Amino acid sequence: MTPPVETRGLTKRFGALTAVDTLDLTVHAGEVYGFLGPNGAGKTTTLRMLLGLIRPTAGEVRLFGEPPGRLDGVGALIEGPAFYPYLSGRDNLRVMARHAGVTPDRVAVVLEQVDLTGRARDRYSTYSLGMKQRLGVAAALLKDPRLVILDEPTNGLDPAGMADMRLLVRRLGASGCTVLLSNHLMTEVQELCDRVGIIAGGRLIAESTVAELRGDRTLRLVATPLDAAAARARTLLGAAAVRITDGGLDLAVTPDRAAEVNATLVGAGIAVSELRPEERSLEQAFFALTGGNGND
Ligand SMILES: Nc1ncnc2c1ncn2[C@@H]1O[C@H](COP(=O)(O)OP(=O)(O)OP(=O)(O)O)[C@@H](O)[C@H]1O
Repeated sequence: MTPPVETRGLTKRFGALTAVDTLDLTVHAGEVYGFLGPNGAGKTTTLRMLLGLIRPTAGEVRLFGEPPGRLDGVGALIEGPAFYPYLSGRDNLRVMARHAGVTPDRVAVVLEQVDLTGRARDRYSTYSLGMKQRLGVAAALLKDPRLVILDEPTNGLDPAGMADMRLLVRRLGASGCTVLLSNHLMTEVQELCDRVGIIAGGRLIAESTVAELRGDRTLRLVATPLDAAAARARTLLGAAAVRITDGGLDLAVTPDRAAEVNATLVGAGIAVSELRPEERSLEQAFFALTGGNGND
């Protein structure tokens, strides 16, 4: 099946700066794909090339096998759309529907999809930032797209606004729509996305499922004295598997070794106050991949 998004060798240079560097991305049908990277990593530039808003210096983009700009089946929220502040949300969408050649009955459908039916008659200028963002998504959905591209949809939102946007993205994904969203917040991506592409300095450094990136579960240990515990753990598990962080030890071994670790330390007169399985966060995975060149 032709993937909704595929880029090969995608590159964009601005003068001497290579903003996007030979990027090979693949987004599969029906997935919520997170495009993750710190500010300035090249996310927006990539999304703009996907949409045909700017031309690549080299490489190519295919959306459902076609060059960008040829398809009706793609909706996007990138650099917030221009709405009329004095018009209601609904009237703004009506104007857009007319321009897009979409039947007016789509307006009520998309308002419902983004949970704005109750506020549809209110002026755009009275909307919260979260509502404005959701109206932007509604505009992207007018043409009933198969692929939705959202650039930092939760950026600047308060926790409630973020939660609403997450719900909306999840619902889109559940409805079978393919969603590609960019974000610099790893916790957001971790919660929302099936797969992620991690970009840093314009280069794709990993593309995988969130579960694969996070890897196997590990062990977290708190013990006194910590140095002695670290020394014993290194002897037992190997030096590379033991890391001292935040007043405890991260042990890069599977949780089935907990009893053995506990017995060894207690046998050496070390007081173990905490020993539990831990999942690596996407953030830890990201730092491991980028060598600490990470999130802001
Ligand atoms: N039109 C342009 N002219 C020159 N440089 C640009 C242009 N657009 C982007 N850049 C540069 O390209 C790099 C990547 O920018 P981009 O906006 O794609 O990053 P980003 O990952 O989306 O970051 P952010 O989350 O801050 O938007 C940055 O160094 C940026 O300054």
